[in-house]
Amino acid sequence: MVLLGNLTASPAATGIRQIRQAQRADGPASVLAIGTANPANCVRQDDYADYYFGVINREHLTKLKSKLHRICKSSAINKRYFHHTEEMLRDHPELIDRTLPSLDTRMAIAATAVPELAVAAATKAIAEWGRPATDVTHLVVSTYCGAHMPGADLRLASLLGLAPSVPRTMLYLNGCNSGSTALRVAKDIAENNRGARVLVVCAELTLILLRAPEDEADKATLIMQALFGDGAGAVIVGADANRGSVERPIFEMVATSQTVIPESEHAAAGRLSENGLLFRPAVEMTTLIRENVEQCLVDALGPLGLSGGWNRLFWAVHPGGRAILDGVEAVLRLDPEKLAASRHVLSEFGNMSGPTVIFVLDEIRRRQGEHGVGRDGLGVLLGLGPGISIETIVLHATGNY
Ligand SMILES: CC(=O)CC(=O)SCCNC(=O)CCNC(=O)[C@H](O)C(C)(C)COP(=O)(O)OP(=O)(O)OC[C@H]1O[C@@H](n2cnc3c(N)ncnc32)[C@H](O)[C@@H]1OP(=O)(O)O
Repeated sequence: MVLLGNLTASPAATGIRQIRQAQRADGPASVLAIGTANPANCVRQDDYADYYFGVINREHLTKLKSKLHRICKSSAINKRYFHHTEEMLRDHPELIDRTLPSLDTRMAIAATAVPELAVAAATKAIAEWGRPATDVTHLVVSTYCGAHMPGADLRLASLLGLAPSVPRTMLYLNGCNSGSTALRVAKDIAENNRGARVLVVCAELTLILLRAPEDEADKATLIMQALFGDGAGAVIVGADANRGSVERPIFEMVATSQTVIPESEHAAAGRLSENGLLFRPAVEMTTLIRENVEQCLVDALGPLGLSGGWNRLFWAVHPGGRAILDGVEAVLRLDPEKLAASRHVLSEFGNMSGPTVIFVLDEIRRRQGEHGVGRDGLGVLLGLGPGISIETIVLHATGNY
């Protein structure tokens, strides 16, 4: 303590404080640009039960097929995009046959397909940002599709022509809240490194989860196959955009939080296996979120003076499934237009896990604040993921859509 006391008062300590101050940004981090991408193979949800039971060669499981058809009909999803094609599944029967190991095949496909999809989204974000890719100072990449060393981050950096000295952060298996997690990490990097411009990319392929049901009773596998789709979302995050420069802050990132619903670890759990990623959302997940989300929001946003009166805010809620959005809307007593962007993304792309909230942010700004953004422009990005984790990012829409 004596040492610390002396150091605090010393010229060296003053110098260190000045260095630290000079290293940090003045303003809050902001979303400066957004890009999204999907693979080419588009399957309409009305056709999905026929498509799926055809490619897995299980046409004889007629009861299960009509259940999937019913689930698809009530999913509020219109279409989804996939990297895998019927031809790929014909060439790799191990991807759907549970008796054959398939992790190597999935990893080999992911090693090139994930960075390529990530590049497509990142290129759009960089074009909107208006500065060259070589001005990116930090990279944060997230995926559940792959576990490579080095990872998709290095391949992406190389494809974009980023400098070898750009620090990279690779997040694996963060599940559906990986979009909010990656944005939270980017905010901290941007605010702690003056002039930082962080490229965040979340890219997911359902190839890692694709499989046939175990038996006639395996509803959990059907739910996964019915809801999840492929996509990538990219965001440029940076603080202190220069006035008069090409940069336009779209959403200021005001505050972040993450918490866990007590005793919910079993409800959204997964692990990598010889058959790819085994993830089973429990039936009670929807109820757990419904019963706990408001208290979690009061705890996170109350200290900021933002709790209650939820319709004052705009909402970018992770559309994990139609029932999850219905539950959040009901319990927060939200006007229907508040979740219109989340419902639109669910309808057009399905649940793409981490990238989905980036698509929702993109949709909110596409609507130019017409629906759901109140006069003071404050809103909440709500990430939901394994844990069950509830993650918030308070945003301020600047009007620069
Ligand atoms: C939190 C995270 O980690 C992030 C994520 O995003 S993970 C994915 C989270 N999403 C979900 O869990 C989906 C939430 N559920 C839904 O949106 C809706 O249930 C649905 C659209 C899938 C289907 O809705 P629905 O057709 O109106 O009726 P619903 O009764 O709920 O389900 C239909 C059937 O599937 C079953 N089912 C629903 N969820 C299930 C689950 N997680 N596991 C196993 N079975 C399930 C139901 O028991 C029901 O079976 P029966 O027909 O035999 O009674």
